[in-house]
Amino acid sequence: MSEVLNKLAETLEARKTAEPDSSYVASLYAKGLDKILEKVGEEAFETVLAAKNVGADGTGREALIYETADLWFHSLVMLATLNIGPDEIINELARREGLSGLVEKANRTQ
Ligand SMILES: N=c1c2ncn([C@@H]3O[C@H](COP(=O)(O)OP(=O)(O)OP(=O)(O)O)[C@@H](O)[C@H]3O)c2ncn1[C@@H]1O[C@H](COP(=O)(O)O)[C@@H](O)[C@H]1O
Repeated sequence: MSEVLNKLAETLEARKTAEPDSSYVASLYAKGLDKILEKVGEEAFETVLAAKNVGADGTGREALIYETADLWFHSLVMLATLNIGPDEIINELARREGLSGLVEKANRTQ
């Protein structure tokens, strides 16, 4: 999972020097942090709505997965703007799980 997040984070870093009209992420950076935070809020709201609409028979699961991906993506853009990478969030989650050693070992073998 963190491989996908790290690859996406690399792309988000690369977009920092791209022309705003050449990419969605570059256009978000150009609009600034407030616009990015607005998008995170919007995506969080859409995710909550989608979760409320998941039925007992599993209908709506796909919509929830799609909205959660949008939320994670925009959260990564927010973090990138503030020069925080997904590895820092993963390390914090690992620390809470008592798995810090595992992450360090994985990082050493990369
Ligand atoms: N993972 C994503 C990703 N997820 C969601 N989105 C975009 O996020 C937007 C969310 O949809 P909305 O309807 O809320 O937004 P919108 O109507 O387009 O924008 P607003 O006018 O509402 O601000 C859509 O434009 C999606 O295309 C993404 N855009 C890019 N990526 C990845 O980011 C990387 C860089 O992308 P580019 O900047 O496009 O090169 C690539 O690896 C992409 O795969």
